[in-house]
Amino acid sequence: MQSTRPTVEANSAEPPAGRLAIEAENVHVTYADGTEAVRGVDLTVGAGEFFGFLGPNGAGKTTTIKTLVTLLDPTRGSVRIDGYDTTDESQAVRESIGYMAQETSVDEELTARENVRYTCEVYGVPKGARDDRIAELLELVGLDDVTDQRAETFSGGMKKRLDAATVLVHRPPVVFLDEPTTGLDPEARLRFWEYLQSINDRGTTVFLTTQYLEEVDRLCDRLALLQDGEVVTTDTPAALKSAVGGDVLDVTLVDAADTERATRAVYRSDAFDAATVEPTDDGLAITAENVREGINELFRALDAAGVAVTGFDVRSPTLDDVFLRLTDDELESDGDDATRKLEVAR
Ligand SMILES: Nc1ncnc2c1ncn2[C@@H]1O[C@H](COP(=O)(O)OP(=O)(O)OP(=O)(O)O)[C@@H](O)[C@H]1O
Repeated sequence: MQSTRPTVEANSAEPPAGRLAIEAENVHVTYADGTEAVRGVDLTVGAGEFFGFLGPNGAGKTTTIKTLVTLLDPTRGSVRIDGYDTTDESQAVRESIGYMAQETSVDEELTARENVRYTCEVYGVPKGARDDRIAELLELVGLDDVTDQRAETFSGGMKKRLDAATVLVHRPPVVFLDEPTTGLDPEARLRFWEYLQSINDRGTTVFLTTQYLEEVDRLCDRLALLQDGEVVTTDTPAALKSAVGGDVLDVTLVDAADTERATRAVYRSDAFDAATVEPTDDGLAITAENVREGINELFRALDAAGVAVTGFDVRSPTLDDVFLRLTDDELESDGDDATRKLEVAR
């Protein structure tokens, strides 16, 4: 059996026609110690889009977002936000954006209302408009019943929502959020997603960096996947998932230590015309066209190899599969990993 790795075509999805909120061209950022954190990033995000910026730890997400919000100048390349150049027109850019950094900027000693009021003052929101603006934003993020409680009594999720309210006080058309849901429990994350959805529904462009594939799948119109400072692909979640091709068969093994032996058995068998096999926490994920038709043959092959199976499930590809595929392709160009992969495939 031949192993094929369908590649996901890079940069195939364009932003919707109309005004662009973010235009990054060939952006490079090299830190003073020589670290090339961002290496030629191109991004175009349309006004009103919800755009996900995904990548593993250290991929360069924070460095890129800091460049987009004028906190860092690109070493090479250019960025325009809402039509303004981040280097030459940085003040106009700052007035057009809200930026929520990874660390919350909430003042714990102040109440929710005082926090938002303080930010209104900083951004010069007219005095007469402040009360309405504060009430509107605290309602938007679901903190209207705790407006007069000090932030130190809030949960992590509530502090994040308060922080998110403060970045909107000047009604910016574009907001940047750097991993806003990291560390939140599932319920708090869900609440936060609702909030993000509602600010996007108001027409605000949202640029969200995250490590959570599910988050991107649920919220984003399009996403870019960043790896080692480079954009590996840009597309809609649906297009990326369908580009994986076929369905996924998850196989759970009695002993997870058998994964490599099982992978070899799958590749050697005639179960599928073409398949990719990825290790999972408790077994294998096999992706192939007509994956159901190969199940019997697969189990015979695993049995012959002495690999015991506890269960299986056929499902549609998720973004995790896309991510595994793309990062795997990347690994394959690396000498040691290419060797390891070949050994497994043999
Ligand atoms: N001030 C700095 N000086 C030198 N190198 C840096 C600096 N900040 C970040 N880096 C390096 O640049 C690379 C990209 O880091 P960055 O924080 O942008 O990635 P990230 O994708 O946001 O990661 P994380 O998800 O962990 O926040 C990493 O190798 C990091 O160690």
